[in-house]
Amino acid sequence: MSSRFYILGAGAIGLFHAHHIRTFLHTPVTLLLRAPTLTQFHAANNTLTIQTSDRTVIGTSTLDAEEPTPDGPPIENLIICTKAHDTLAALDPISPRLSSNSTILLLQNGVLGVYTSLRRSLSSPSTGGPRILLGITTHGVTLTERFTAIHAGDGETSIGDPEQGQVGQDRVNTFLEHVSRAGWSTTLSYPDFYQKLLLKLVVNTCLNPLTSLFNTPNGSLTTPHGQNLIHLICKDLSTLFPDLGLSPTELTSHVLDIANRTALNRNSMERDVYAGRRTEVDFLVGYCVELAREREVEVPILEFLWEAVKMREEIGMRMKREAQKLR
Ligand SMILES: NC(=O)C1=CN([C@@H]2O[C@H](COP(=O)(O)OP(=O)(O)OC[C@H]3O[C@@H](n4cnc5c(N)ncnc54)[C@H](OP(=O)(O)O)[C@@H]3O)[C@@H](O)[C@H]2O)C=CC1
Ligand SMILES: CC(C)(CO)C(=O)C(=O)O
Repeated sequence: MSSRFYILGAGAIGLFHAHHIRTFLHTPVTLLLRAPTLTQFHAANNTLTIQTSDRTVIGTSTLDAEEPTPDGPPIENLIICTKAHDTLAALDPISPRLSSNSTILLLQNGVLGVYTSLRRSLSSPSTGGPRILLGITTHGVTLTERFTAIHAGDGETSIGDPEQGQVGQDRVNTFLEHVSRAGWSTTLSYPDFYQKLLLKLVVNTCLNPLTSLFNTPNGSLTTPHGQNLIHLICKDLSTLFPDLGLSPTELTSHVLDIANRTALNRNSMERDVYAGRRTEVDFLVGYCVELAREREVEVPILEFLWEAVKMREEIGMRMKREAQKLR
């Protein structure tokens, strides 16, 4: 196996994890950057910096970088850290470089929805396609300058293998063994990892949409009305995911615990809505609604929530366009 890791989506999470790989594995890392970003990276001497919240430098890494194009060496180890809705378009130009020797790790919110759409568009492992791993990260990272990331909240990165036992397992095991040296957790069985993934989906499906609609940080949802709203959403989620074995009240307590622990945090969906950007709602609430339709389960609160956030997103994008016209 080639030891080079490619990172597609070199924003806050991509840079942070690229730095981990370079620092702990000492293997070559290539950032796949679109033309304007590649020029900026060259101007920064191909160097990224990770800092603490008080701007103390934790470390720097100097990395290779290239444009994502169809020509180039085969890509064996790929980590995708774009926003969920950008994945397919970002992957398209490099897809000829993927093969049955490739392992792709999705390190994004909404990975279950991304995984479903990638599996529809890529060949399966048994017909010469890449293997796909799913990742969860609870680190909090923001960008101050384009290649300076602030590690604002310590967390962990864990990986699950939804295709365990399929063609290419030796190669996937080598990938997992490599990234475990960066301190990422790779030992959970897929059923345990899936449980963790669903709980994260529940948290993101409650907190991110509600804070986006009300323009507040996570902690403001712990009031009685906030708790009632979370409970209503958790009733649908508990019906949709009976395998979690948690009642709506238990799910609500879990969500409130995270809301308390991240009280001051303005999550990415809330920030995206107010910056007039597209959000990841289709891969969080939308994923749940589409799964419910497939399973013929009624989830009226989730249906409402999806539409409400799409409407809020539309308003944010329109306001941004109008503000740009006035400039
Ligand atoms: N930040 C955080 O603390 C956390 C984030 N996450 C999740 O991680 C994922 C990434 O988040 P984050 O790093 O914050 O997002 P960012 O917006 O900072 O980074 C996304 C990057 O993707 C790049 N990109 C988009 N389209 C393409 C393309 N076609 N080709 C190449 N690159 C492309 C963008 O590059 P360009 O600069 O050129 O536009 C951008 O730098 C999301 O799913 C998010 O929800 C999860 C937990 C915490
Ligand atoms: C847990 C939570 C909701 C913390 O804000 C998060 O994952 C996010 O910001 O997207």
